[in-house]
Amino acid sequence: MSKEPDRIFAQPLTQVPDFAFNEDVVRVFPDMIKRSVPGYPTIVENLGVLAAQFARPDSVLYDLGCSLGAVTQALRRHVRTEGCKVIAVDNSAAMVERCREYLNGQNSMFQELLPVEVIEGDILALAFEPASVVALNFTLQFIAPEERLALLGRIRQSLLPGGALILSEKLRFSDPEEHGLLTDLHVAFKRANGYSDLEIAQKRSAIENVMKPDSLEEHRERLLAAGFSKVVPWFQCLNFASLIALP
Ligand SMILES: C[S@@+](CC[C@H](N)C(=O)[O-])C[C@H]1O[C@@H](n2cnc3c(N)ncnc32)[C@H](O)[C@@H]1O
Ligand SMILES: O=C(O)C(=O)C[C@]1(C(=O)O)C=C[C@@H](O)C=C1
Repeated sequence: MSKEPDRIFAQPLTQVPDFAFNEDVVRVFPDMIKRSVPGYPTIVENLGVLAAQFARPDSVLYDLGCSLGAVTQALRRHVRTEGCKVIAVDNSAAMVERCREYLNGQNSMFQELLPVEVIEGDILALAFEPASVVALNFTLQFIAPEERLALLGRIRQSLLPGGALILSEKLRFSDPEEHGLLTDLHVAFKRANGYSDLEIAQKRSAIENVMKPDSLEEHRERLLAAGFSKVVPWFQCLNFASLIALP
């Protein structure tokens, strides 16, 4: 994986453009996401461990909004279930191109990995195959809020008995004091990871129009409305959390 440091917002910009998963972001993405999302390496590795418990023979494991394929690689490190394949999907051409290169690298280093197909496409237009694991790792927050319920409904319909959706998201909090505290602590996390106040402020204005986090209660209610029977949070670090939703 690229080790190029994220300096995208280091210089003052006269106008901060909306955040996009373009070539510039792709080059620094492993560094950016690790320094921005508290708990990211723990979530990704354990997503593989969780997936191994839910994977069913002869089914698909989806990595939706796969970026550079970190989750796909974790699925392939941990899942040994007979007849499974991974389908990784992203609508950023730059991400998909680099993701394919990284997965070819994984193929050349390890044997007996699950087969993987990387699709450049919109997850809102995807025809889902019967699936036992669906990972949405920090992707739903970039989907238009009015599209989220229908997408989760389609995922629920594709899930086999015994399978699971694993949903990781940045959270907002309805209690203003809790929201303020965890937002301040997230800023402290970014500062501790070497981001300047300017970088933090410019990144915030770049993502505020494109990334709309929900609260834990909103996630739970929407998942139940989409037909999931049970929602179990398994990880939270500051204002970032991951949930297991059972069909
Ligand atoms: C924060 S990144 C996901 C990180 C990645 N899952 C990981 O764990 O490293 C969000 C990704 O979702 C993708 N994305 C956003 N909307 C999408 C859509 N409608 N269809 C497919 N991919 C989408 C973006 O291109 C981006 O790569
Ligand atoms: O909330 C932030 O400040 C973030 O940087 C979060 C976040 C994310 O949650 O996906 C946003 C965009 C980048 O992909 C990396 C991290």
